[in-house]
Amino acid sequence: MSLMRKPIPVKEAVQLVMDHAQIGGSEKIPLDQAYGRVLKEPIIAKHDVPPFDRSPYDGFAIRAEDSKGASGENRIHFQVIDEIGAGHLAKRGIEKGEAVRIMTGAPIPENADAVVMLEQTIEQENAFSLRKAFDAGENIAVQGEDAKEGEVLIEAGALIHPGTIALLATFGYAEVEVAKKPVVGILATGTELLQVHEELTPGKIRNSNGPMIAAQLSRMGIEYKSYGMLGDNLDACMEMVEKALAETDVLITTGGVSVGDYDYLPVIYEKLGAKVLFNKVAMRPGSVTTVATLGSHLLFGLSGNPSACFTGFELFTRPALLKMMGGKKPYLPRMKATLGEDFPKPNPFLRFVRAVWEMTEEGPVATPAGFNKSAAVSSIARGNCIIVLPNGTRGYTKGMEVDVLLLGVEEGVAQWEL
Ligand SMILES: Nc1nc2c(c(=O)[nH]1)N[C@H]1C(S)=C(S)[C@@H](COP(=O)(O)OP(=O)(O)OC[C@H]3O[C@@H](n4cnc5c(N)ncnc54)[C@H](O)[C@@H]3O)O[C@H]1N2
Ligand code: MOO
Ligand SMILES: [Mg+2]
Repeated sequence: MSLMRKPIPVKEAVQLVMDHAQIGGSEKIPLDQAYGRVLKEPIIAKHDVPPFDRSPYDGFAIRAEDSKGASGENRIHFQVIDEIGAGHLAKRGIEKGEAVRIMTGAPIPENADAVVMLEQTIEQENAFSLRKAFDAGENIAVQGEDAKEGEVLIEAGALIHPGTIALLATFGYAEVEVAKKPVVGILATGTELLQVHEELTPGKIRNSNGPMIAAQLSRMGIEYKSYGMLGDNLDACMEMVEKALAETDVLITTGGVSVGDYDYLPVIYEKLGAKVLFNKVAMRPGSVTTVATLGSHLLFGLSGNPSACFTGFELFTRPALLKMMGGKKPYLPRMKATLGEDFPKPNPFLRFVRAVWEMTEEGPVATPAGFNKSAAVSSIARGNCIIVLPNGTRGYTKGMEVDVLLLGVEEGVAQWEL
């Protein structure tokens, strides 16, 4: 196997992965499990919202024409014939000079066409007076003003967020048709790895990538199967990868993808007969990120270096999984920000810098989150975004405009310009 690898541009690598991310079928699930899933059917208004004219205030429903001529000097009096809270109907419609005491959300009684707020009245027993004339329709929440029956409100392919859940509930969707989620496995490789609860011993470090990837998946609402961690042993790793592939659609490994003596993933891909889409990307960190396919399976060989592993996931694994889940906006949202401090190191490759962005009076400012090498773990912990620095021969200085990818945002964008 040649040690020389040809780096491909990030954009091309993302496209290759996305071209191979196959969309699964759909399934019906209960509404209370639908958050974070992707709609397979559009939401079409099954009825008007609101379904009836209703009061937007606590007050009195009147006939506007009865309030004509009202003023401070000429208060007009109404007879209160009924009293309704939300959920109740008036016993009968109102006639001239009559009113119904009505609470927010209650249906407007027949013949009424305006609502007077309680604060606009002086009350007497079973009566009140007001000092201003009302227009027909004043303070009425009109049937269908929010949504009209038959209207397409949300397209298929949209992410289900809490607002979407509210709309689905409004129309009585106890179940909803969503795209299936891929089954994802995680396997950490490295003889140096200890479990989180283990004490450090010479030459060893704790497995931080496994738990990190698990949380990156959790943030996307994807459950995972953990295949634990294995030492750099070709046979053991091969066996575990085969087992994992039999049980998952997507397998994410970390470590062992570079050119080292104990980097066995390249050999494993070869032995499996997997098609390697790329094994070198013109980016830092994460240049060794390798993605392969085997049948409909996707194999993500993320780097062992924590920042590279993190970045490889956000750039390649995340959008591919979102596409597999039916998402139309699989990419991290992007914005412009001012660079908060110098980044003097020139980039032979496109560089992704873990950073913190915050809003200032001058607009968003993004500042690198400290030690930013591929092996860094502290800056991934501090960062809430990734600054994208195009490759070039010069470094970047404070105050320059840069592009930033936002992390942890519920819904992304449909396209990426990297
Ligand atoms: N001769 C070359 N050496 C290296 C190259 C290269 O092109 N030529 N690439 C370097 C780059 S860039 C990276 S990134 C790393 C990638 O290494 P691997 O993906 O093969 O990962 P490992 O060798 O297994 O480990 C690298 C590093 O990460 C630590 N690690 C591994 N797994 C974990 C984990 N689960 N949690 C925390 N840390 C982990 C491991 O101890 C190593 O320090 O290769 C460079 N070398
Ligand atoms: O793949 Mo390495 O992360 O470029 O640094
Ligand atoms: Mg290695």
